Amino acid sequence: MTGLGIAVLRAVFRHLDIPPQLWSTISSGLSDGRGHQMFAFNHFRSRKATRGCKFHRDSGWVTVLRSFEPGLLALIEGQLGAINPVPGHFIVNFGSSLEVLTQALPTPVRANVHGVVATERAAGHPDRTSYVTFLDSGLDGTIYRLENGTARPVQSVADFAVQEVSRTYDNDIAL
Ligand SMILES: O=C(O)CCC(=O)C(=O)O
Ligand SMILES: [Fe+2]
Repeated sequence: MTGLGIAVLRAVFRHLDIPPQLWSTISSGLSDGRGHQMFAFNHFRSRKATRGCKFHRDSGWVTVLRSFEPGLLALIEGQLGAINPVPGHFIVNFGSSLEVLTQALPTPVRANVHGVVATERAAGHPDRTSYVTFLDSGLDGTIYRLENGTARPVQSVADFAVQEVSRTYDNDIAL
């Protein structure tokens, strides 16, 4: 999953004509297999009277998700739609680091807003689960924006991470 996500990131950089000598700097090493790589399991407890997962953007570069049943919703071109898994396929989300980096380019990449609905279960049926690889910059890295062919530092990854968590959990109106 990590290799797939990094290959997707490199393909996006190539597609946007970002000079390869900038890739490692702008992604804080992730394009070369470094950065912050996190594998996580999600367990959506059907007995909890809450939505499965708040609407959010993943904060890094690329997320590779494996889910097995419906429940994921995403905002695509202003419309909320179901992203149902296709057997044998991963789901790929672009994150906020990619959105900030490409904001000033002719073809900006949007980080998609997504969330998971509450799931109800008949007695004895297992809860919804998914697993995911998050590919981010390390907390000691820098978030950049590309402007006129130059990588301009915007803020530290540590500050950016706090801001993105707050956007989801303290201020989801700002999503
Ligand atoms: O389980 C899912 O379908 C999505 C999970 C998700 O968005 C996440 O882990 O960031
Ligand atoms: Fe997510």
